[in-house]
Amino acid sequence: MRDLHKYFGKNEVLRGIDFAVDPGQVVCVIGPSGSGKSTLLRCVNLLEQPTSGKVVVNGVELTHRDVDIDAARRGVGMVFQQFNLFPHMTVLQNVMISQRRVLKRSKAEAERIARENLDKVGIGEKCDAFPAQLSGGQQQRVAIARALAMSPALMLFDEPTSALDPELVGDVLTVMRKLAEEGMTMLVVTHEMAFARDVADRVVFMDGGVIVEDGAPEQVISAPQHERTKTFLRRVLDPTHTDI
Ligand SMILES: Nc1ncnc2c1ncn2[C@@H]1O[C@H](COP(=O)(O)OP(=O)(O)OP(=O)(O)O)[C@@H](O)[C@H]1O
Repeated sequence: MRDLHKYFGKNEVLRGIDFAVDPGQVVCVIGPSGSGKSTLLRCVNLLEQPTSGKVVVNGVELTHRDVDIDAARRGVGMVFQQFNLFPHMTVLQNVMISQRRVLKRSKAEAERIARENLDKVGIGEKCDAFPAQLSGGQQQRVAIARALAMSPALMLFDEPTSALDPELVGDVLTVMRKLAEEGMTMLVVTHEMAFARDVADRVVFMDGGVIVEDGAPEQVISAPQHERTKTFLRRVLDPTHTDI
């Protein structure tokens, strides 16, 4: 993205964001609440329309007025904090529906790809369950399988473990770690510092709608240069602070 600005009314939430994710890279975005992390992620697939600036995904400028947004979005999978599964559909149906409607895959092919991805996230035996019968961690893994089934070139994760009970966080992070190892390009907004430190190729620290620091995890997390990054990290790495 190039010189991206986003206003909500008079509130300038993104103030000139410049950054790129290379194919195969895992980039984690960290920062305090309200710093613009989710808005940044949502601008990547135009769930939010940037006020100005350019978003380029897979060589296609999504912000260009002649671009077919729906077609361009197909290459970008998104996983939300709140799973967003259809409650009245089984797990298998949830993972098949967009493949059928958007990609026009045959029923047999959509089912094969759904089962393959559900197996991959370790939940193949739950195909016939409804979301309410699953734990939050299992629901989130279904949401990941659903996004993967669309064969995306880029996966966006918006605080994928924030709504989970602590004991379920590890299962979801393990799946994400596996995807990273397989070479999936990933942009992840997270408060999970251990994940960012161990898995990310780059960590981006945002504050007040700007990128304050962008570099390798050992640089940004272990040896931050900016006072704002240091203050934030002191807070998140100290469990007695909860105001993030
Ligand atoms: N749809 C919206 N309409 C108006 N203001 C919004 C909207 N979405 C976000 N904002 C505002 O934009 C700012 C940045 O929000 P954003 O959700 O991007 O931050 P964040 O860093 O992801 O925070 P958190 O970690 O709490 O999710 C906040 O001040 C928020 O209130």
